[in-house]
Amino acid sequence: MTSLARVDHAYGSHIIFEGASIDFPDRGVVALRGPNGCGKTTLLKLLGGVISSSSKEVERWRQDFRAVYLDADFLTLDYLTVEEQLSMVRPLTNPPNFPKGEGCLLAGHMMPAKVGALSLGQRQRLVLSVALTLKNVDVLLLDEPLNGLDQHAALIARKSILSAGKSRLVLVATHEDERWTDYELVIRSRDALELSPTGV
Ligand SMILES: Nc1ncnc2c1ncn2[C@@H]1O[C@H](COP(=O)(O)OP(=O)(O)OP(=O)(O)O)[C@@H](O)[C@H]1O
Repeated sequence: MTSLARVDHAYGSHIIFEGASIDFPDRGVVALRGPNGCGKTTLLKLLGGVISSSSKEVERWRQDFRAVYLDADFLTLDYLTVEEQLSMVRPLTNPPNFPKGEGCLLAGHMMPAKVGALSLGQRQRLVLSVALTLKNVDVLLLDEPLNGLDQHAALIARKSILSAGKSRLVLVATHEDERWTDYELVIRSRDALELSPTGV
């Protein structure tokens, strides 16, 4: 278990976190939950260094763990085809790099399409395919990764995320009702985040 002793963040006078302490398991998938506007995306972006933190603890944590924040725009270049995009990032990923077909996030027919022409769900599938096989990453920070996925793709995505969580920590901001992750981290207030195992 790793802990972050103090997280603070405000947008101007709007305080999002103030002296919040957070426990993380060393690996596994953690659903980050809480109502709209409580700070889920903000927390993921602070941990991923997308927004800078005034909190020394967060900066220290970032030096100890290689963390990557991902949303639907992660590493996507709209003018490339999916195939070109995947070739570009292949050296950054572990084999088997990008399996395609039944039971996989990528479908063969997506390969020649321009990234910019993908639907939200197809784009999420591309982003997840890359994200979940990235080399040398300790913590994956996924912002609503199942957003836009149909039921079948969502099942595949959950399975793939759980499998990635066997060797690293994966934090998933989500509003899904169903419990499918290893843990839940609930943002109760600006200074109270609660980690618990889901038991599933
Ligand atoms: N760049 C910004 N500038 C000012 N305020 C911001 C900024 N980004 C977010 N906020 C505000 O901070 C609060 C937390 O936003 P955040 O996006 O982290 O919430 P969230 O829990 O992810 O919400 P949701 O469930 O709706 O996705 C919100 O009130 C939001 O309006």
